[in-house]
Order: sequence, then C-alpha cells, then structure tokens
Amino acid sequence: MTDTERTGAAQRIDVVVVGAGRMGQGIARAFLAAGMDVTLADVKETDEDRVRYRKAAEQQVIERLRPTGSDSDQVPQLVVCDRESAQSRLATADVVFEAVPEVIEVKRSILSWVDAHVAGDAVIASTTSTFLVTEIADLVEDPSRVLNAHWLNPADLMPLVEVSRSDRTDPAQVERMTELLRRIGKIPVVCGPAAGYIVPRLQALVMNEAARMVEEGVATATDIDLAVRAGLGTRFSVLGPLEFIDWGGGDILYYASRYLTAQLGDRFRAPAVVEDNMANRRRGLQDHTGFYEYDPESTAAYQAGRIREFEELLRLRGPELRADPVLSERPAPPPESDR
Ligand SMILES: NC(=O)C1=CN([C@@H]2O[C@H](COP(=O)(O)OP(=O)(O)OC[C@H]3O[C@@H](n4cnc5c(N)ncnc54)[C@H](O)[C@@H]3O)[C@@H](O)[C@H]2O)C=CC1
Ligand SMILES: O=C(O)[C@@H](O)C(=O)[C@H](O)[C@@H](O)CO
Repeated sequence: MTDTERTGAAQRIDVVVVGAGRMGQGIARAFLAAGMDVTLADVKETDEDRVRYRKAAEQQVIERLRPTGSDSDQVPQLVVCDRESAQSRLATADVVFEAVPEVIEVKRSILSWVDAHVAGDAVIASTTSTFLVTEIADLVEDPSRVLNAHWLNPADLMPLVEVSRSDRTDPAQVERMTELLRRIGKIPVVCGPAAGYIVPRLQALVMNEAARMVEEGVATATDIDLAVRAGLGTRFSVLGPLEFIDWGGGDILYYASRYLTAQLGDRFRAPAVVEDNMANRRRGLQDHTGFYEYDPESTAAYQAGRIREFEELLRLRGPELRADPVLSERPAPPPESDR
C-alpha cells in the first residue's frame, strides 16, 4: 500500500493477527468491533485437529463480539486461516500482531516465518507481556519496523494499549501504530524498552503486596479486594498516581514512605525525585508545582472537574461496589503447629 493510499481518511488497513488464542481473539474482536476487517492466523504446526481449533476460535470471536462502534453499514470481515493461507495475507499486510505463547523459541520461529512472508513496509508488533522490544527486534531482519503492542486482557474491552519502542524503531512506525489504535477507539501510550511496560510493572507491585497481606493475616482477601475496588481503583481511574502525589501532597508521600520503609522494609523507599521535590518545595497543588505545573488561576476549576468525574464514576459504579461479594474465599490453611 502506498503512502497516499495510507493517508486517505477511510483507507483500508490490512491487519493480520498471528496466533488465535486468548489475546489473538481479543485483538481480532477489537478490530471487528471498530468496523475493520481482520485476518486471524492459526499457525501452529501440529497433528492436532487444527480445523476444529480454528472453527472454535472463530466462534469465540463472533459470539463475544459486541455491537460495532462503526457508522458504516458494511459488516466487517473476519478470516480465520491456517499457516498456508496466512502467507498470502501477510504479503499484503499493513500491520501484523504476533500473539503466540510467551516462549522465546516460539516467538523466534514465528517472527522469522512472518518476516519471510510479510510485506516490505508492514509494521510488526509483538504482544509479548515480558520480552523487551530490543530482544524482539533482533528476531527480524529490519528492526526499524518492530515494536511491542502490549494489549491488556481482555483486549477488546481494555482501552489501553502500551506501545513500546526501541532506539531502532522508526518513529513513523510508532506513529502509524498509535494512529491505528486510536482509530479503533483504543488509548495508546508509548514507553521505552523497560521491563514491565507501565501497567504490569505497577500492578505486579500491587498484586504481590496484596498477596503478602493475605499471607501475613493483615486482612481477608475479600476486604483487600474491596479496599482496592472501592479505594485505590476508584481513585486511580480518575487521578493517575503521579497526579495524586501532587493532589494529596508530595510531602505526605515523603513522610509515609519513610515510615513504611522503617516498618515494612526497603521496597517502600521513595525514589530520589520524591525527596528532591520535597526539598525544593515542589509538593504539588500547594506549591503550584510538582509532577505537573498548576496555574493558580485555574486550579479550582481543575479540581472541580476531577470531583465531577468522581461523582459520575460513583453514580455508575457505586451499586456494584456496595453489593455483597460474589466470591467465597479459600479457607486459610491451619497453622503448621496444628498439622
Ligand atoms: N493471557 C494474557 O492475559 C495476556 C497475554 N499477553 C501476551 O500475549 C501473547 C499470547 O498470549 P495468549 O493469547 O494468552 O496465549 P494463548 O496460549 O491463549 O494463545 C497462543 C496461540 O498461539 C498458538 N501456538 C501455540 N504454540 C505455538 C507454536 N509453537 N507456534 C505457533 N503458534 C502456537 C496457540 O495455538 C494459540 O492459538 C503472549 O506473548 C502473552 O504474554 C499479553 C497480555 C495479557
Ligand atoms: O495486564 C495485563 O492484562 C497483562 O499485562 C498481564 O496480565 C500480564 O500477563 C502480566 O502483567 C501478568 O502479571
């Protein structure tokens, strides 16, 4: 496809998803829901009944598809194909999402196969949760067209997609990917080749700390989950964590981190930027500067806007948060002395 064709408002973009499992199906659904055609390629070579596998994958994509957000009357087309048919699809692809298991040998073999068949100017995106884009880039001949597109699960529902690029990724390919993601209603963020992107890195700390609290008997799993849904999660869906440092006060985080470090250990130590902001009176709203700059003239309006977002969120989510828990907890094992 030429650049002129590509820049047209309603231009067709050939999307091929390689790997028809949980993420591949979700990604396919995200494109279909936005009114775009998609090819979902099942490329595993095996004696198993892959015809049946492909039929099941197709059924799962279609069954869970919600009404399309597109204005077009045209029904988007899903093609679920095998390795052989995928080759011709790759030859005309604009964008390829690799969604095979998180095993580097499998990624290597599939990406090298993709590389051998894909159109010369297509962008190749890995959905890997862990491998750095710098490692993925080494698996194809032209690293300038490689990036990671980390969709969150469930891929069709979660708005965020983290796009991770290496120094070798062509910025134009990053732009092309973020544009495409926006076109299907996703919210892309761009990050460098650092382990854990943004979300897995943050959520691993939260999830491990929650598990640790169960282990230590601090609270029940039900109460910890409710505390996150009604507290942390509710707040962080309106105010990002850095915005909340400024909102609540960088001084509070500075003091809290010292206390928690003394009580619970080094994993709570604040980074230098928090100490530095404290020392230089960049404590957020109160100093009109912190991680963000605040114009005193418009601060009240900004705060009122965020409060309205809270109210709207609670209007929608309040009843679910107050409902009885839907899960029953696994009873804690007896103490070792009783076993
Ligand atoms: N499951 C999750 O919650 C998330 C997964 N990811 C990432 O997405 C990628 C795909 O993960 P899932 O969809 O969960 O995996 P999955 O196991 O559900 O699907 C993998 C697909 O690859 C196929 N496959 C298996 N072995 C193969 C081989 N040797 N050659 C070619 N195809 C093969 C399978 O038949 C299946 O269609 C991974 O890199 C994973 O880390 C990213 C975010 C969340
Ligand atoms: O947030 C997601 O959907 C994914 O990033 C995952 O769950 C990853 O597989 C990882 O964060 C698991 O801990």
